[in-house]
Amino acid sequence: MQLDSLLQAVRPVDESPAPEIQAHLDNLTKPRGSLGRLEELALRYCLIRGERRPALPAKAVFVFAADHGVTEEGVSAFPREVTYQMVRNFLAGGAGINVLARHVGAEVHVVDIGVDHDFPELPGLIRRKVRPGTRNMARGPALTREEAEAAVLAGAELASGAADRGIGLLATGEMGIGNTTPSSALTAVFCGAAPAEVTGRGTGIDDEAHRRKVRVIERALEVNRPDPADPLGVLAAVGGLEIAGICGLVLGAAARGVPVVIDGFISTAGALVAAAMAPAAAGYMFAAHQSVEVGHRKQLERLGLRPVLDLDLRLGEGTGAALAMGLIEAGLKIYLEMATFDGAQVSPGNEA
Ligand SMILES: O=C(O)c1ccc[n+]([C@@H]2O[C@H](COP(=O)([O-])O)[C@@H](O)[C@H]2O)c1
Ligand SMILES: Cc1cc2nc[nH]c2cc1C
Repeated sequence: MQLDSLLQAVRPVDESPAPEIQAHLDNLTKPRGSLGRLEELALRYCLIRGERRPALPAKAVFVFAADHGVTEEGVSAFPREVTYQMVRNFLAGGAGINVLARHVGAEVHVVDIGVDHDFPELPGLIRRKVRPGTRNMARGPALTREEAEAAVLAGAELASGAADRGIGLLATGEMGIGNTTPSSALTAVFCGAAPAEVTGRGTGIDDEAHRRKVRVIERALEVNRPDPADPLGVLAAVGGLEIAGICGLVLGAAARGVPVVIDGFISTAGALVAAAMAPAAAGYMFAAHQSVEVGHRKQLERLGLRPVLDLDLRLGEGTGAALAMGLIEAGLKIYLEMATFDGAQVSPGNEA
């Protein structure tokens, strides 16, 4: 697959069936609109799938893991080894995402797209390493354009493979010590914000580390001078491999007409890059939740998305996305299974 053809395959969602789907929602045995955003989730799901009576979807979360050269600047509360240690935890089924994915009946796929660790072949691990972590973006480009593109295409291929297997709802997740730093840099570029406005505390850094993190991002932007009109160039300069993989998963999902649930701050940074490359991709996204990470709000505004949940989450991994998948499915069950006024012989009201 080539990036150009991938981007061209992302077509705007056809909104024309909306009145018919809305009419059915309004005919269900409830005051009009009383299931609130569950109704909106069902409507969006049907429009994205291009189906008036879609089947309940098989669901899959892709957790992209990668390391970051910028961790040598002291921007995270945790050491870099936690990235590969958490990959093992995902594969053993013991992480937050494993628990919440089981809770909603979603598959979890763990992708090594750039972890600085040599994994043997392990059951459940998808090995798509582009390189063992990025270079330090405060000193030069984090990735070459070729590396960034390879990671985007890997993500898109995973989405396409999932679509081929009949997955009807995808979600993004990630693991990467240091990855809130490139995510803030990308947010500054694509939202036209100052680094200080969109840089938060990630895993939980103190005030001094936070000041350092803001300066590191400012330096990375000065050194690399990324141009928002060249999204692949921005991704290469100040991005990350898991962020690129997520960007690709989103583009691949959109190209195949599969809705994709975007998790927290890092996933939304990947979604921002995807929408910069192919604006119509935003129509295929659900924003799972409002992350605690400052800067997430600006990202969602930019994408025109309203989060499904607001639970003070800041874990990542796809945890918020898994929970939101359950609600999207609940909305769809309402749409598919609830009785209509006619069918259940319930008198409709004369609502304004
Ligand atoms: O999902 C979020 O909004 C989120 C917010 C803050 C931190 N995280 C997770 O924490 C890690 C990055 O934090 P940091 O401080 O190392 O940049 C990475 O593994 C993310 O999955 C995730
Ligand atoms: C323990 C731990 C688990 C995580 N999961 C996603 N990001 C993480 C960061 C840390 C530090």
